[in-house]
Amino acid sequence: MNGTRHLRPPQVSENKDNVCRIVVLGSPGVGKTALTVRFLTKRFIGEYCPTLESVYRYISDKSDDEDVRLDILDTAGQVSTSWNEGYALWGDCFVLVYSITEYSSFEEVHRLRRLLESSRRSSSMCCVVVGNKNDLVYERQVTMAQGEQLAHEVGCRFYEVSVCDWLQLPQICDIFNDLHAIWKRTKTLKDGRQRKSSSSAKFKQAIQKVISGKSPTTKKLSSSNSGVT
Ligand SMILES: Nc1nc2c(ncn2[C@@H]2O[C@H](COP(=O)(O)OP(=O)(O)OP(=O)(O)O)[C@@H](O)[C@H]2O)c(=O)[nH]1
Repeated sequence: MNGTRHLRPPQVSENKDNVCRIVVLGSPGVGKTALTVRFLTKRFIGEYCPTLESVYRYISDKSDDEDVRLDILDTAGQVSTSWNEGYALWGDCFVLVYSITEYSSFEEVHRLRRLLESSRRSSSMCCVVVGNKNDLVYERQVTMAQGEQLAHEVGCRFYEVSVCDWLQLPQICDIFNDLHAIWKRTKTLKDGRQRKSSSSAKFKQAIQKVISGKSPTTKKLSSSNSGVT
């Protein structure tokens, strides 16, 4: 996806229906801002001020086959000690980031997943697990197999990346694009089910009216029938 990046806060009044909201969560310093900025601007900027909280709007180019609109919320690192239920309720999808050089950040992903589940009162949600900083192989504390196992337990996709490695940019874009694709699929299914259930409810109501003889259609039908006989 060769999208244009719009680093501006989303307009609250805009129709949310076609915007996928992604929340990036993880311990302080695991690279949440670096990951978000890499996807949005394709650049890696070495140092960032510790994030308080920022929302970025991404809109794909019009020339793209698919219109992709994302609101990405880059959270502050200390989220699980001061958990904000709003993150869980605001987001459609979640990126759970840890650093492969910090085992405690890996454990934090478990905690965050549990917090998300209890806030959303559901164990099924659209998320991915991302192990970052895989350029720092000599400082590795979390193996790739452990990351894969965690993602398997959580029931989501797993990515191990280095945000600072330019060559891994396609994988970083995949993280957000895959989430958007899963969200879109789920939404289409949900919308379809809603349409189906509302049309089947209408059908049942119509049948009920026909049976009880209250329907104008019934009257019309019976009057035309009587004309024939
Ligand atoms: N070696 C290496 N350093 C990285 C990588 N990604 C991010 N960093 C560095 O890790 C540090 C923290 O990155 P941030 O993006 O600020 O981390 P954060 O999770 O947003 O931090 P908070 O905003 O404090 O929660 C910075 O010095 C980055 O340059 C990576 O893939 N490899």
